[in-house]
Amino acid sequence: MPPPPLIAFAHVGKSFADGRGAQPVRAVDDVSLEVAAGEFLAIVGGSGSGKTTLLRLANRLIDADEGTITVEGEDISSVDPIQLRRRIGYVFQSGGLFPHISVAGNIGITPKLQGTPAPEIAARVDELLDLVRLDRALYRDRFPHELSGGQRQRVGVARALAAKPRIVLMDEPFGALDPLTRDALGDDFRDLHRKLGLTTVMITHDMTEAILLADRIAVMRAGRLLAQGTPAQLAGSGDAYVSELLRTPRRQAERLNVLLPRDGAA
Ligand SMILES: Nc1ncnc2c1ncn2[C@@H]1O[C@H](COP(=O)(O)OP(=O)(O)OP(=O)(O)O)[C@@H](O)[C@H]1O
Repeated sequence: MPPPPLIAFAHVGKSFADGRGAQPVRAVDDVSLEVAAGEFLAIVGGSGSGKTTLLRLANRLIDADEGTITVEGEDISSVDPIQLRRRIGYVFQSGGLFPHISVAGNIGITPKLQGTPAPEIAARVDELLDLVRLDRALYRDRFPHELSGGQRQRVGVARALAAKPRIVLMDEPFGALDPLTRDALGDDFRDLHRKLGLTTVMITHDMTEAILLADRIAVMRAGRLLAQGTPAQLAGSGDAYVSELLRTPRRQAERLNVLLPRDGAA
C-alpha cells in the first residue's frame, strides 16, 4: 500500500463575499488533491485562479467552507492554527520579511516564539544561513532593505525552515527575480527539498519553472483543479487549457535548440 499523503484536500471549497453585494467569488471550487511525503508539487494557473487561496487553506490562514483538509493524517479543522503553522514553513512572494528586524531576527522569529534559548537560536540562524548559502558574516545583521530581491528570498526560505518543518508552502517565491537569480534559487531550493526530505507545494505562474522544479504539477482555472500529474501526464491530458499552458515551454525549447548552439558547437 502506498504511504498516506502528507497533505490531502477532499472536495474543498472556499467563497469570498464580494463586499459590494454582488455574487460571492468562488475562489476554490470542489478541489481534491493529494501531496505525497517527499513530493515537490507545483500549482500553476492564471491570476485569480485560486492558487493562493488553496495554499492558505492548508495552514489555516483561511478556513474552508466545504470539504476536508488533512495534514500528516490530521483533520486540520481540529488543529490549533498557530501550532499548525509552526509545522508548515511558508515562503511569501516578496519574502514577507519584517522590515525593522535584522536578517538573524527574521530567521529566528519562530524559534523565539517557541521559547528556544537565545544561544540555540543564534546557532540555528547560522546553520540556516549556511543552508541557504548566505555568508553569515556579511548578512546576519543586515536589514531587509539592505538585501537584493534574491537574498531576501533566501532569508524567507531560511525563516520558513527555522522550526524544522516537514512541509514547505511557497507562494510564487521566485517570481519577481531576474532569470539567472531565479534559476539559481530554484536549483538551490530543489537541492534543499531533497537534502532535508521536505514535502513542498509551490505556486508559480510559470509552466517552465514548474516543469523544471516539480515532480508533479496541478493546474487550476477559475477555482477548479483542471488536471494534475507529471509533465508527461499533463502533455497527454487532452485538456485545451493545459495544452495551451504547455505550448510556451515547448516552443521555447524548440526555438532554443535551433538558435543556441551547445557549448563548443559554435
Ligand atoms: N480575502 C479575499 N476577499 C475577497 N476575495 C478574495 C480574497 N482572496 C482572494 N479573493 C478572490 O478569490 C479569487 C482567487 O484568488 P487567489 O488569490 O487565490 O488567486 P491566485 O490564483 O493566487 O491569483 P494570483 O496569481 O494573481 O495571485 C480571486 O477572484 C480573488 O479576487
